[in-house]
Amino acid sequence: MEAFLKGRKRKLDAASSSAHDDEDEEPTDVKLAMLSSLHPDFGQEALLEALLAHDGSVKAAATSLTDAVPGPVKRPQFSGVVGSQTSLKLFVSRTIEEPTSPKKAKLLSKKGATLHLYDPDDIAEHTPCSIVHNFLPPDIANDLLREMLHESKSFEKITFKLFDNVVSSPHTSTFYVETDLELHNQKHEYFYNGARLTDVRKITPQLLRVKPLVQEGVNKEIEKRIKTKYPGSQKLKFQSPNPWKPNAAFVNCYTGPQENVGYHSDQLTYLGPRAVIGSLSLGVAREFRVRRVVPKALDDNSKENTDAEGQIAIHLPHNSLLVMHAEMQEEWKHSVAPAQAIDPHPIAGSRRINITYRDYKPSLHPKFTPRCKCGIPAVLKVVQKRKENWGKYFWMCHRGYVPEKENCSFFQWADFDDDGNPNWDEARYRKDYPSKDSGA
Ligand SMILES: O=C(O)CCC(=O)C(=O)O
Ligand SMILES: [Fe+2]
Repeated sequence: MEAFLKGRKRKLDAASSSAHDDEDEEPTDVKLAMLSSLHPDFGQEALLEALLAHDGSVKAAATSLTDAVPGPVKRPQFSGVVGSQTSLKLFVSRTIEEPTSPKKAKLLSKKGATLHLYDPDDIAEHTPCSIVHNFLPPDIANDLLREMLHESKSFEKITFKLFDNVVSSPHTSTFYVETDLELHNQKHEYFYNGARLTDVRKITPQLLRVKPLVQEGVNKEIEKRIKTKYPGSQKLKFQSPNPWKPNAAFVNCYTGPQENVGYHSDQLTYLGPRAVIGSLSLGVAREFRVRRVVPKALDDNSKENTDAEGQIAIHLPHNSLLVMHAEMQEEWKHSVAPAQAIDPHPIAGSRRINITYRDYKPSLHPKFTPRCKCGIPAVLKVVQKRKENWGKYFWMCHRGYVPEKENCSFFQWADFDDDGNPNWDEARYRKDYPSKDSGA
């Protein structure tokens, strides 16, 4: 949902230029909308493939499509959403010195190619995610699915204006919080890229019932991840040492195979650095794609390394919990690809419900975070695509990401302690927020 609110990047002052990505940082949704307006005869899947094949360049993708005939897209490997386990032996090379060390496994997924993963061990090994299949007791999953299918009848697409066209998000969504106070705050204090959310709802009985199960499941996965995958079995720098405690849920509904969400990283503005997100899938199985963002040097003008490792597709069946771990949002992008076909679900028909439980940090409430010169809370970003300053956090004007709007060029490096608490002027704290680590 919030991903789609991102628009086009505008030029910023020189001081901040090394923090920012170049023009190919346009969100995939926007690129697809542009490409679609140039080639209306092609489906979303074909346009997406063309974009991927041309390193995200709208111009190159558009040129390549000029001579192409619209029709079913030739997929490099495994088409369709639902399939069987791909053997990783086809893709993985191990070093000769340590032939059995999984840590040394290196994917051979090539730029433009898609590696499909189904097995939880493979997913944990090769992506920043872990997955738990058949996560909820079946009745609880089905009750939640029924409730969300009912709710989703009144979900809406997010729309924004791009040049002379109104473009809408390729799926519907809404946002749930737990208390009346949070509901009020979300409507009147929080901003999402300069705009207020109009549809914020109070958490439903089934969402609330499932929350503690998701909380427990995600915390188990975090512990396992730290123990088995992180250097020295220590949490990452800037990752919170506190247990993950969700207090909000974004719910997306994808009706039919074409509804999707383009490549993006989730906004860290209210979640803070190294955020963990618990993502529950219900109904039709779809494909979740991830690709690592490969940083390049300022003086490197090659177009070659933006997607050097190709993309990995994770199969998300009904009742699966995907945990996006602390390394995900800063270093990877994710999407839900349009599908050529789907297997209808007995309860959901052609629909897929996705619930991302999120842990909003009180210390990043918009009453504390910096405001840009437009007077609106700034957005928190991380240097992702530049080797210079890679991994550094910064606050910037939300308008850098809103189509057609000039931004005020506000830029400020963000300062966090090792546990991800903001280190800003004590003056910024109000009386009602006694200490910077008072809660999560
Ligand atoms: O539908 C999904 O699995 C992912 C949705 C997503 O990425 C988002 O809401 O930010
Ligand atoms: Fe996302």
